Amino acid sequence: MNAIAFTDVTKSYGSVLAVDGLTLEVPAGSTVALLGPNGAGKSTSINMLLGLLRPTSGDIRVFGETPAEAVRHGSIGAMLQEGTLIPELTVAETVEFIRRLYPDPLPLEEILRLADLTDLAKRRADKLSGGQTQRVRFALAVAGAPKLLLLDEPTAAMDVESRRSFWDNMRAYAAQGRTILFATHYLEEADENSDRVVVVARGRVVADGTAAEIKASVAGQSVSFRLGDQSVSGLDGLPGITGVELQGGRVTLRTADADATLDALYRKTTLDVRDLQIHGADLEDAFLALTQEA
Ligand SMILES: Nc1ncnc2c1ncn2[C@@H]1O[C@H](COP(=O)(O)OP(=O)(O)OP(=O)(O)O)[C@@H](O)[C@H]1O
Repeated sequence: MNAIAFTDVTKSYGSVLAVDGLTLEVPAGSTVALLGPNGAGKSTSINMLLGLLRPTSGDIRVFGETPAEAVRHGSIGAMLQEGTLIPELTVAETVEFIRRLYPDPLPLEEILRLADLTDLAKRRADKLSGGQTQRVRFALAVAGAPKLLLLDEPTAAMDVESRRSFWDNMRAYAAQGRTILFATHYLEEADENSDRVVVVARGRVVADGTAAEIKASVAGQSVSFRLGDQSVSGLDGLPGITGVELQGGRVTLRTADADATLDALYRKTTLDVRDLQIHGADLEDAFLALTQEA
């Protein structure tokens, strides 16, 4: 069963095409990162899944239902980029207020534990730090025990320590067979916390797979070295080369075949190559290559 199915979905805001022919299926039980630069269409896609925005064309299903039906049945929980709390209520009162709106919510104690809020249960909402407020917003998103949890850049206001515990909590929730879709521009978060990364740019999917597959899809490696005051001309003719950069006396050759490039570099040129380093492509290289091509 698919938790999410977008079929050829577009969304325009006037002349801005925010989502451009998005087709995406997410099987129930998986954790998917929607990774993309600013303006890629991530929030628009999440807001359409929640029924807050209507697609201009195409179809969206959540567990086979329309988004509005899925929301009505309590199937979706969401943590969006904005959302304020009621200042006078304590954390426990806030969570209790929201959980009562759902047909089959989690027990209050479990929600507080899942969001690391047990010790803050009696604290008023207006006395919370930014990171603590985010934890309450996570608690509200899981309160109804939703089968699908949508998180739109959930760690944007968090420090390193809060981020780590946030993702631990998210994984604990996912481990109970739930489906999670989260939007992020942090490559590391996508890599570490999802089973699948969908890279979007300008409203389209430009790559889809595990983080390892996405890294492998981008031309392999780079070879870099220092080159005194010699010229770099001709290096782009070496075998395997996909790009040549020169920065601060250091040359970086991007290559699809580092062995062939190195062999030719030593045998076919008379360059005085020093301090040679070889790097594998990382997710950041892949992300930049994919989103710039789009
Ligand atoms: N209400 C709106 N009216 C007009 N244009 C909009 C509106 N909301 C979003 N857009 C535009 O649609 C495109 C996609 O925006 P969206 O917020 O979905 O991207 P995003 O991937 O979530 O970006 P970010 O990472 O910055 O949150 C952008 O070009 C944005 O400027």
